[in-house]
Amino acid sequence: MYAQPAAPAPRAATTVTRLREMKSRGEKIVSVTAYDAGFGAQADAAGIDMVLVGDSLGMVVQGHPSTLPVTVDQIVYHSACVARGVRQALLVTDLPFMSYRDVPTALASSARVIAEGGAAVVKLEGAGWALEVIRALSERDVAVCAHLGLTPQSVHKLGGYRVQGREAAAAEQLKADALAVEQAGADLLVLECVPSALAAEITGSLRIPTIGIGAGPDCDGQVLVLHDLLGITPGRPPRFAKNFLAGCDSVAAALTAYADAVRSGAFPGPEHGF
Ligand SMILES: Nc1nc(=O)c2c([nH]1)NC[C@@H]1CN(c3ccc(C(=O)N[C@@H](CCC(=O)O)C(=O)O)cc3)CN21
Ligand SMILES: CC(C)C(=O)C(=O)O
Ligand SMILES: [Mg+2]
Repeated sequence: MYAQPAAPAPRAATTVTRLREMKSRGEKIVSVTAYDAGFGAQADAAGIDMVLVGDSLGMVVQGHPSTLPVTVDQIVYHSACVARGVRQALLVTDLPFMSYRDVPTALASSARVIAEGGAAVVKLEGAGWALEVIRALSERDVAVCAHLGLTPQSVHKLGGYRVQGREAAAAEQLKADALAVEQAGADLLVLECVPSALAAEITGSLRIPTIGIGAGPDCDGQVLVLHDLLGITPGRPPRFAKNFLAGCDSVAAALTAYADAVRSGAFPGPEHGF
C-alpha cells in the first residue's frame, strides 16, 4: 500500500458562522450540489459558498425514481470524492433515508459522513420526531442543516414531488417547524417547493439562514441540483430549475452565471416559484 493522508485536509474557508453573517448583511448565499471531485472543484473555483452532496444522487447519478435507495456507504463515498475537490466552500452532506431514524443511528451515520466523507455539516429532512435528532447532534457540536417543505425522503407519504404549505394549516405547521428546528440547534434550513410568500415569512422569522429551492427569491440563499443547472437531468427537470449552461460555453461559465444571477437577484424569477 502507498501512503495516503489519514483524513481529508481541513478546508479553511466557509463556516456556518460565515453564512449567518452573510444573512445579517443581506448577501445571498449560493449553493449547488456536486457528486465528485471534478464538479466540486468547478463549483469551488466559481466561488459557490456551499456545496451539497445531495441524496439527489440517487436520481441524477444512479437513475432511480427517488432518493430512497441511497445508502450511507454511497453518500460517504461521494462526499469524500467531493471533499477532495473543494477548498473554500462549506461542504454539506445529506444523511440518507433511515440513516437518522433514531439518535444512535443518526450519531453513527453523521460520524461516518463527517470523518470519512469530509463533511462540515450534515443535512436531514423533517421536524417532529427529527427534532430530537437535531438536538442530539447539535449538543455534540455537529453542525446541522435542516430541510423542510418538500422532503423527498417522504415521497411515498406526500404522494409525489409537489409544492407544500399551500393550505393555511400546512403553512402554519411549516412556520412552527422552522422555528422548532432552529430552536433544536439547526444551523441552516433548506426550504424546498414552498410558496414564495411563505418562504419569505419564514426567512424573516429565523436567525439561521434559509436556502431555497423552488421557494422564491426571498430566502437567504439558493440551491440547485447540478444536473438541472447544466441541463443534463435524466427526464423532465423540476419547474424551479434553470439551465445555466444554455448560452455559456463551459461548466465554469455556467456555474459563474448561476452565482451571479443569485447574487444579483435575477434568479429565481417568478416563473421558477410557486
Ligand atoms: N434533478 C433533480 N432536481 C431536484 O431538484 C431534485 C432531485 N432531482 N431529486 C431530489 C429532489 C426531488 N425534487 C423534486 C423533483 C421533482 C419536482 C417536481 O417535478 N415538481 C413539480 C411541481 C408540482 C407542483 O406544482 O406541485 C414541477 O413541475 O416542478 C420537484 C422537486 C427536488 N430534488
Ligand atoms: C435538492 C437538495 C436540497 C437536496 O436535498 C439534494 O440534492 O438531495
Ligand atoms: Mg436531499
